[in-house]
Amino acid sequence: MLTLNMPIAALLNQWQQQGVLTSLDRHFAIELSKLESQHAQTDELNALFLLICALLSQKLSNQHTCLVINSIDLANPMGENIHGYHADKPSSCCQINITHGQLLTTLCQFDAVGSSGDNKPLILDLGRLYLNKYHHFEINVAAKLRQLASHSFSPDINITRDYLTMLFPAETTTRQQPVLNWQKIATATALTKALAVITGGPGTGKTTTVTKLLLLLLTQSPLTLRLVAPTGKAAARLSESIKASKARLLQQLTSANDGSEANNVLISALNTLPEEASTLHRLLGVIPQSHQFRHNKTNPLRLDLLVVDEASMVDLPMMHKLLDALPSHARLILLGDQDQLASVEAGSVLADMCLGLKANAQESSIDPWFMRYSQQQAQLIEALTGNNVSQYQLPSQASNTHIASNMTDTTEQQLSSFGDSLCMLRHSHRFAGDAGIGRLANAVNQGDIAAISAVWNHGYNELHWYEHQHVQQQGKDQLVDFSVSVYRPYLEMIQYNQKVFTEALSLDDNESPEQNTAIYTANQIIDSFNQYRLLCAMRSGEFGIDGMNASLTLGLQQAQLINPNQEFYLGRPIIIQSNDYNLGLFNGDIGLILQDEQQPSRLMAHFIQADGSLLKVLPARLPKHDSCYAMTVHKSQGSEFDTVGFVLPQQPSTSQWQLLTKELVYTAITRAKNHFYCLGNQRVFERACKQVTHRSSGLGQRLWG
Ligand SMILES: Nc1ncnc2c1ncn2[C@@H]1O[C@H](COP(=O)(O)OP(=O)(O)OP(=O)(O)O)[C@@H](O)[C@H]1O
Repeated sequence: MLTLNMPIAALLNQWQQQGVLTSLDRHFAIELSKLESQHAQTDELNALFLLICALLSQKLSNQHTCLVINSIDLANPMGENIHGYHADKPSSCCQINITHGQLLTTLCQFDAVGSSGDNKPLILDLGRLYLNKYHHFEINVAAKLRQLASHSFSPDINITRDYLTMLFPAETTTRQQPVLNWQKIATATALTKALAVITGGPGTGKTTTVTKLLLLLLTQSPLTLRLVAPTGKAAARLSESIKASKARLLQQLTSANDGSEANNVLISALNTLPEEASTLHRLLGVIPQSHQFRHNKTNPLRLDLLVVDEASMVDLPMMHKLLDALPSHARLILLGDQDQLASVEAGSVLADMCLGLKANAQESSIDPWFMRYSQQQAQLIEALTGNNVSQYQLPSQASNTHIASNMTDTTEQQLSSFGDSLCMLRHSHRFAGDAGIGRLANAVNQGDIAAISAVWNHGYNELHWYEHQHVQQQGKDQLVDFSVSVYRPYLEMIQYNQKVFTEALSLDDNESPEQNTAIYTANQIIDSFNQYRLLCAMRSGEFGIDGMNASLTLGLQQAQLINPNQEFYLGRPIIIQSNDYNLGLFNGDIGLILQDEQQPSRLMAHFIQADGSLLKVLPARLPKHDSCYAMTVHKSQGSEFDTVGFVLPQQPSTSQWQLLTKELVYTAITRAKNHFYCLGNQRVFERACKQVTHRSSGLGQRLWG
């Protein structure tokens, strides 16, 4: 059954030394394997069980939610030689000598392994091995999402069509073929379903669309609706986007005002549309020192409709808690970009929800995505929008029946209805069609190396490349110099304030200041700081956030913009690394050390909260934090900057290669609104773009088959 060239415990140590298992993985696997009654099994079976626990543990620490048994490489289960570019010689000391089918059967014989519904520590279901809690989350999330997706609404066709026509005036096009208005289709889709997923890349109009959608829903009946996002920064951005979108819509409706009742109804509904967004944590009600929230199944949220932006950042446990707390009558609208990095914690919920939209070869050779509407939904969309989406219609429900037969708790109707809740927006209105950032993001997203080279070689103004130099540090030095120049404005604002405060202090009570003593507000300084961010693919090393923060601190000091002679110096940017519910600070929050306006001799950490208000905290009270001239791409999700610098490692180590993925590069590029600077080398950039993240999960199959 197993070939091992040393005892399994020694192998675990070796794998830890090679970096394919972390020390935590190894300990977790050992503890997990103790759940099996060892005395009842042979040594070989015990060794197999420990090996499987180690594989599961490795998967969980890489944010997968399960171990797919069929995907285990039986000849080299731990994948010793496949992770690194500079791989060590394979040691080939571990092989499983049974088939995947036999392995599944063998696993069923372990006492610690149960099947769906069993109260066992490990659950084997759909050919996947789960920790019981992740299986429970996945089953619950799939059931709730399917239930929501199967809940339909029938808006009045004539009235809704007229409103949709007013909100989405016909677009002028020079093309022969009528162009589908995906924003209008997405709105119609969401009007008819209790679950709506509106996905698309940056600037494709998700917020614009949801604003129009909410407006239409408000014309139908009064609603208690809430807007949320996973982080404070993302919530603040959502608020800003909704405000901007409302203003544009008001202008559109006012200028098109024909005095009709419909127009007036829309304008007055627009005034009632809330703009404030909060974080998911705040919505659910944090209980200090607890993983539970105040709102849950027994104390559901008091709302009729919930909009969740940046849904790609929502992990499986959080989605489970959110869906549990959603009242049964409520609608749920998820907005996000399924191509971005998956959530920091386990799972890839949004990507799994969009899994069924992956086009097959016959459907499209250029567009990787394809809608899947039922015949009934396609007809309804056409009636409401005048857009014919029959080419995106499911050929027949029979195509899904092989899946349904594998899934006893899934009805065919639920499967087919899931695609009816989804819509993908394709056209970015943020980047002009010929703009470099949009082009580069698209090429990276497609993993199209030739297109990526063509974009870089084109010489777009908004794209800048710094090459890593092997001998000299020229590339890095150039990026540091550039970063110093773009951080200069916020630091000069701080220096100006400091001068004004000092002058004011030096005046006698009777003297009045000669010059204008107006100072820059904390909000203005933080806004200026947020124009630029240096993003790193890695945490550690010279080209990770540790190294780049150190280089930038030195560069800024040499430019006499900062004086880092103490831990909390004026102008130091801080990123919070753990939640502090009492202070109201959360992992990923970013603030600046500034003089307190009320008491300038005192330095305070200043943070802008989701509602736009300023939070001031004594530096000594800050929870775990770090400097943040440079931050990881992961932490930048949900944020956007005018200019982004992106740093790839020069010679990635074995474990670093695993983290360099297409999604990481795409997320870094799409954080930039106007300029993208990259420090790297072609080999690393291209190889990262070819590496696609795949998170093992059963959610996609439970939703789509
Ligand atoms: N149909 C449209 N025609 C012209 N401009 C549009 C259209 N839809 C959206 N826009 C513009 O594109 C920009 C981005 O729109 P919006 O903020 O709705 O996109 P988004 O997908 O929510 O972006 P983000 O990536 O920030 O989440 C806005 O300036 C908006 O005015």
